[in-house]
Amino acid sequence: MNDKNRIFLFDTTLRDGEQSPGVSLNVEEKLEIAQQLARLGVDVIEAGFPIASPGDFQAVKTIAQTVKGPIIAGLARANRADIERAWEALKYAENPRIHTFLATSDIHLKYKLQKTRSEMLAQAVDAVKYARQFCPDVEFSAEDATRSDLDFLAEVVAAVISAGATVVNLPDTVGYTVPEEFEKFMRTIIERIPNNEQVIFSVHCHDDLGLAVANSLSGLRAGARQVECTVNGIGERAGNASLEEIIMALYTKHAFFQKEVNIKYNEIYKTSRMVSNLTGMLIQSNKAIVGNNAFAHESGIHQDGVLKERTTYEIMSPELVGVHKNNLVLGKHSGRHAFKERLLELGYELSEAELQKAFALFKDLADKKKEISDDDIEALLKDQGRSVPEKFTLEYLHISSGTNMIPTATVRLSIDKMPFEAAATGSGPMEAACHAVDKITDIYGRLLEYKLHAVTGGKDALGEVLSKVEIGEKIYNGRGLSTDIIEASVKSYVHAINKYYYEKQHENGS
Ligand SMILES: CC(=O)SCCNC(=O)CCNC(=O)[C@H](O)C(C)(C)COP(=O)(O)OP(=O)(O)OC[C@H]1O[C@@H](n2cnc3c(N)ncnc32)[C@H](O)[C@@H]1OP(=O)(O)O
Ligand SMILES: CC(C)C(=O)C(=O)O
Repeated sequence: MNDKNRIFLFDTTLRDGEQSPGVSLNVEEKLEIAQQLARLGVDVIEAGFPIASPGDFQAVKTIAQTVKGPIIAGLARANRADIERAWEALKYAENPRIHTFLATSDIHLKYKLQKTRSEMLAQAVDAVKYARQFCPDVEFSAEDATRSDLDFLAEVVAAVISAGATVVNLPDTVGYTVPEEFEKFMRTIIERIPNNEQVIFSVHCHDDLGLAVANSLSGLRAGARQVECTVNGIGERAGNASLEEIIMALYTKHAFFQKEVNIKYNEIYKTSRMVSNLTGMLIQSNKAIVGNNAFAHESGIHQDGVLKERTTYEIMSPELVGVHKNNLVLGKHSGRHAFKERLLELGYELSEAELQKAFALFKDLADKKKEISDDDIEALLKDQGRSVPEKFTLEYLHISSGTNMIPTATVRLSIDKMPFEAAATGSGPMEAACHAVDKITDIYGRLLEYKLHAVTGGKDALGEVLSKVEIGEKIYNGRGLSTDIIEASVKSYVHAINKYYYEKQHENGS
């Protein structure tokens, strides 16, 4: 492989992706995603912004200690306290990287930083030099690069390289550029830097105009060798460039781009679902590569074409990205062998104990539902793999509700295997059930947001409920799954309560 054409994938799902409004991941969830990103084969995992909170510090540290293979990066503003905190968390990594940034545009300098250009330049150089005292790999990002004065930006880039930056990132922070313009911009800066091969140029594009992926690809054509992106394109405001779209554009249009990435393509779908599940950010059905409709054909002429020759209407094969084509029908009469076989095909290798548990859940579901699809199985596994231990488990739920009556819920939870029951009323069945849960747990949550969708098709579909529950000053994402939507809703509420409880136990060191 010609090394100049090797593209480094910098995944920032755990940092910029977590900046999506309403998303907050705990340490275990971040670690689970980081491990999956390592399996996918990304080159760099930006694990967080260590000075942002004790939780983010702990997440970066845990990932640095645990995840082997990719470079582990942490973000730091261009000041010594941020850099020291980042290093404290990153120093355990096999390959650590400090990522420091400072804005270069006049708008940011004047209004946000209230600094002159020369003060900015000196601060950037100082930050990079300071970071290099700790870490051999230092990335500098010129925030809002695309709205910066080109001559000044080139001066900053040259100065931070002389100060020791190994990677220089030129972000389109507010998603303002368009592909041709961005390609020219990147080319101009790269060409102005003497010995530009000594450093890796990087792009980081936001999706405010829906152009993040197109702009990132243009940046790569101009000579950038690192691309920063997130799974499902999540991130601040309209999000970042989507990792899976970039990967598949480079793969499908290889003859055009002639760039190489080192990725396990068949891990893409699983990674996408995991991130959606843990962040609570649903994937729109028509989302490229990973949406439910991405490989579905609805109209007769298309179906006819695909049946005769798949490539008439498919430019990628679903199997390549890990979307499995379902042939073997699993249902209530299926046994462990068929179930295990399907799990392996879906990329899940479970221990014997996990398999037993998953099989029991599968049989329960098969009693309620005629056919079990791959989506059902994935949903069951996600449900089983709840990221925190279950202190409270929903055992029984009875709702009485209707026109002209006060909705009432009776709930039984098991706490350490002991049953506890309570009844409560509310303005609706869900509120009544939540009040009953609160009475039992003595934890009082406020349901802020609530999304229901069918994970699988048909009248007996599995419903997935993703909820955001405010407890104290924090918001917890909950997830629940059932063929009964009220049960799924209450499960998601209990899941959020479990997360809160787990966090409190950890804070108290018990
Ligand atoms: C483009 C991006 O995505 S950048 C990353 C954005 N991500 C985040 O902000 C998430 C995490 N952030 C946080 O938790 C908090 O903002 C913290 C902990 C970093 C800082 O919190 P606070 O100290 O309370 O400051 P606050 O966020 O209100 O303001 C930011 C301060 O940093 C300064 N600042 C902003 N960017 C930089 C930078 N790159 N280098 C140095 N200082 C910076 C601002 O000028 C402001 O300084 P001031 O207090 O002297 O006016
Ligand atoms: C910190 C930088 C890379 C950033 O997130 C942005 O500019 O959008």
